[in-house]
Amino acid sequence: MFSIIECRNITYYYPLSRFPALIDINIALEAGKIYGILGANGSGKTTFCSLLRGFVPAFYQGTLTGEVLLKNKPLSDYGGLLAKEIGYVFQNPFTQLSGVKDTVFEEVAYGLENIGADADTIEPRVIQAMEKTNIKDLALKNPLHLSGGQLQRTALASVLVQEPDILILDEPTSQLDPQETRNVFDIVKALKEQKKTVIIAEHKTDLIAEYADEVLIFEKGRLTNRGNINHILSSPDLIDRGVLPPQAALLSNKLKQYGISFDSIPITYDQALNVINRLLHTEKR
Ligand SMILES: Nc1ncnc2c1ncn2[C@@H]1O[C@H](COP(=O)(O)OP(=O)(O)OP(=O)(O)O)[C@@H](O)[C@H]1O
Repeated sequence: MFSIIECRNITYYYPLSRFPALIDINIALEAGKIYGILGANGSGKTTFCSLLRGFVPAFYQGTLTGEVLLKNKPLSDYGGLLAKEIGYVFQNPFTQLSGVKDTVFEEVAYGLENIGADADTIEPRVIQAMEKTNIKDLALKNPLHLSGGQLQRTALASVLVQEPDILILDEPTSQLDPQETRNVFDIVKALKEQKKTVIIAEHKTDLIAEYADEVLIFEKGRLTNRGNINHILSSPDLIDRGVLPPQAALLSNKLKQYGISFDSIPITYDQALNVINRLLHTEKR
C-alpha cells in the first residue's frame, strides 16, 4: 500500500473557537482510491478537506497540532507547488472564481497559466476539460453570469484541467441536476482509472455507495469510522450519526425486521437487484 497523504495526530481550532473542529485525526489515504467523506452538517468534512489542501491553517489561521504529510513530506514544504499536486473544488463554487477573467474559457485556462503549463498545451487541455464537464457552450460567457450549476461545473473544469494527482471535491454536486450529478461521478470514476486519488465530501450517500472505495465518517470533529464501505453504509445506526443510509440498505434493514434474512445488506441498486433475484430463486425452489 502506498499512502499518498497522511494525517498524524491532528487537532485543529478555528481562530477564537473554544471547541476543536477536528479532534485527534490519524489516517493514511492510499493512492488511486476514491474516498467518500460523510457526516452531519458541521461534523468537520470541509475542515478536513481544507486541512488536506493546506488551507487549514495557512488561510484560516487558528491553532493546528499534528502534521499532514503528502508523499511523505510535510505539506508546508510544498509552498506554491501544492496547487500542482492537489486540486480543490470548493463547496461554494463562487469562491473558486479568479475574479479577473471575462470568459469561462479564460477562467478554466487561468489555473493552467498559473502553474506555468506549456502554452501549446493550454487550449487542447481546456477544451478537453470543458467537454468532460459539459460547459463547452458556455466558453464565451462571463463567469459572473453563470447559474449555480454552471458555476459548479466550471469550478470542476478549472481543477480537472490541471491534472493533479489528488482531487478534493467538497460537495461538488450540491447545485447540479441528476444528470450532471451522475456525470460528475462518472468523471470521478474515470480519474480513478487514471490512478488519481479522489476525496469527495458528499451528502448523497447512494452515489458514494456506488462509486467510492472507502468511506470516512465524521462526527463532531472526530473521524469515527473508516474502511469497508459495505460494512459501514449498511449499519442501521448510520442515521443517528448524521448520515442518510443508501436507499437499498434502508429498505433491506426494514425487510430484515419483517423476518427476511440477508447474507449481507445491499448498499447499491445493483446489489439490491442481485439480492432480490437470489431471494426469488430460493422461493421458487
Ligand atoms: N471559518 C470558520 N470559523 C470558525 N468556525 C468554523 C469555520 N468554518 C467552520 N467552522 C466550524 O467548524 C465545525 C466544522 O465545520 P465544517 O464546515 O468543517 O463542517 P461540515 O461537515 O463540512 O458541514 P456541512 O455539511 O454543513 O458543509 C463547525 O462547528 C463549524 O461551525
